[in-house]
Amino acid sequence: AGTTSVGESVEYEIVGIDPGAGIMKATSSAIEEYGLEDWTLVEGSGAAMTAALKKAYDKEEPIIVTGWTPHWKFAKYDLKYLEDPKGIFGGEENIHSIARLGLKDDLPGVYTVLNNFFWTADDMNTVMSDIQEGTKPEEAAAKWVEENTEKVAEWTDGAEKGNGEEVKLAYVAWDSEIASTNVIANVLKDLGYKVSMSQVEAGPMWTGVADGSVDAHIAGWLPVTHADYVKEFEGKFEDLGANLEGTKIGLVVPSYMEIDSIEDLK
Ligand SMILES: C[SH](C)CC(=O)O
Repeated sequence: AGTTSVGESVEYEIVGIDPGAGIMKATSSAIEEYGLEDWTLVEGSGAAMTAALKKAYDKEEPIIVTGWTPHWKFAKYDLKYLEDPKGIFGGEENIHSIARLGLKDDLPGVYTVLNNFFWTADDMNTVMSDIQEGTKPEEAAAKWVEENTEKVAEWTDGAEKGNGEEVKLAYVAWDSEIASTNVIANVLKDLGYKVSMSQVEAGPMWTGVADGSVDAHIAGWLPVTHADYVKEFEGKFEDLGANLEGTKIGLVVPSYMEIDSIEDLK
């Protein structure tokens, strides 16, 4: 029998995540733009994607996943992004902090912390890796905050302390945002606020900030990945700018696979 094509080797499936993620829309347009009509994008979740990646990687089997940086998978496995000559997945991006209108007047201390919040991929990876190795997210966050008092002091500089006021954060269960949202929740709790974190899909996360039922999220992958949400909710949120710089999204495969470009999937 002849050699199996990469498509046959993965049953023409790309393992995706939750349907509202921008990377899913980007992957659907990549399937179209690169003429991959035989291929299907499998919807699921961040956790299901990393479970499928582990299963294939441990048996050195082929797999193609929707991937992003920062993420612990690059420290754990030898992976590579498939080249994207048509630039469908965009270039280097940032993660923005997004606040509801009126937050600055209602909870100035919370607004100050969110406005000052800025950390690096290394910081996020430290928390993400601890969580991936079994530490509870709130414990991994507390540990990072204790070990990074100087950086946290920059965030809380000038911030009014809380007196038990409720703060509602929303996030999507992407490993990156589980890490960041638990860290910010820890910092705000230490400052005296009562913080609730709701885990939702990307659509409801942006909707919550726009309709004011959520105070903020720190998961705005911009300018390209969440461009549709920015357009949909134009004028109904305040973009506090980047809290992390140098992100990337794309199709990711184990380095043991011979393919190097999305073009090779044809
Ligand atoms: C999955 S990335 C963390 C963000 C996105 O694709 O919406």
